[in-house]
Amino acid sequence: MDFMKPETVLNLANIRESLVRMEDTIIFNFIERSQFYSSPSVYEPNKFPIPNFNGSFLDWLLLSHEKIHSQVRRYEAPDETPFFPDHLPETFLPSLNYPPVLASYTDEINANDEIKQIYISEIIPGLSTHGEQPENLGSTAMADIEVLQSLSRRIHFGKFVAEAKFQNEKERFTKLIKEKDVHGIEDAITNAAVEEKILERLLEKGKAYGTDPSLKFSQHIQSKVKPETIVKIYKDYVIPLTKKVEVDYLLKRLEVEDDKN
Ligand SMILES: O=C(O)C(=O)C[C@]1(C(=O)O)C=C[C@@H](O)C=C1
Repeated sequence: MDFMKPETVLNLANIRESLVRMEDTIIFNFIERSQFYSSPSVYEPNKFPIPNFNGSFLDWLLLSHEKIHSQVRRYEAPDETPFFPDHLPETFLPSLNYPPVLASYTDEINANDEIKQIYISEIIPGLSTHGEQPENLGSTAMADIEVLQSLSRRIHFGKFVAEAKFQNEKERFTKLIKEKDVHGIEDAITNAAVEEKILERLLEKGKAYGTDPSLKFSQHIQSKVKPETIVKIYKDYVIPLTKKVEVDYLLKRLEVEDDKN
């Protein structure tokens, strides 16, 4: 998939291939985060006296990263979505001018607040031992940033899926969107067989990536993150949020005049 070549981006097979590859990144990021305790103080607003900042330690570290990444054009890429879009500096590098593949309102579809909130309240407890680890606050928040950015990229890929599906079945989606039929759109974008395959593959990947392959089966290998936990996170949050992004994107799809219509 090459964002400079729009024809490669809106191909559903290419998109799904990218989603499969992202599973590896996400699972390894989960494994990295699982080395540390849950450390609730990382997420508690104003727990530490950060100069000129109102919010949690994670928010401060994430925003600080996004400010730097914004200056190297990370958020010009159509597959990158910032958590703090209103607080980012412009880049001093020349603009990349990616050819548009998504509708012009794409930046308005941003599920990152919800992703961050679900990550803190639902996902971290499944990945880590409960408790504080004051000496690892920085490492913990760095691991969080990696997880959050990889989940955000995966979930916002729903925009490409949605645009590809819209292009493939324009008449069907135009009718559903005109009728604001959210359930109908959800049904139309759902492919139960693909979802089932993802969950099966995650179980296998979780078993393979989370264990030391040099150990023998008889040595009671324990996975670094339970494969069932990875499956549950995808089933309960990652896939539903991807679908939500798809639906939100499609609901606005007829508001734009664009030459693809
Ligand atoms: O591959 C698709 O068709 C998607 O819409 C993506 C996705 C997913 O999140 O992986 C979401 C909904 C479908 O039911 C299947 C898979």
